[in-house]
Amino acid sequence: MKGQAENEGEGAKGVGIEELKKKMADFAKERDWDQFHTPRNLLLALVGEVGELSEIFQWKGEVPRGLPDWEEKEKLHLGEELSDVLLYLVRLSDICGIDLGKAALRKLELNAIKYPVSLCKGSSKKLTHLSKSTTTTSSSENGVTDDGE
Ligand SMILES: Nc1ccn([C@H]2C[C@H](O)[C@@H](COP(=O)(O)OP(=O)(O)OP(=O)(O)O)O2)c(=O)n1
Repeated sequence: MKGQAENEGEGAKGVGIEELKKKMADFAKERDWDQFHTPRNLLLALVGEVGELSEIFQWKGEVPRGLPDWEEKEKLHLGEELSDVLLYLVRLSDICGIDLGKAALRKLELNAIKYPVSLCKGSSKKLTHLSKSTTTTSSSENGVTDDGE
């Protein structure tokens, strides 16, 4: 999504998933686009936007946090592509009947169990590469699937 938006610069502190979900639902309804917002179509649109997001970073090498050397217009573009990904993700979840906020909170809890601070602090290694001898419970006991990245 490019160009000037009506509420640009207004700030949107505290915007939540429910609000985005409703706005996307209204956006689709007004245009009679519900017929196109099927799970598969939305997933493909989401992946396409992830591609557009990747293009922004392509060939730049690693960039410092906060992107201090980027021009404002580049950051604006980045915000647009991040938003496209978020909006399609929110819409896909809605259409699939998944409460994304609830699912994300549950996943955070699972992540914390899978990667206990005592085992992982200072290490970015995957679960499969961490010494299991120091864990007291297995991932399957925790309800965490080992195929998850
Ligand atoms: N059938 C559609 C088409 C668009 N959108 C919304 C969700 C995204 O936020 C944005 C995507 O629009 P574009 O497909 O035009 O993609 P871009 O904005 O990235 O434009 P471009 O691909 O030309 O860079 O619009 C939508 O909900 N449903």
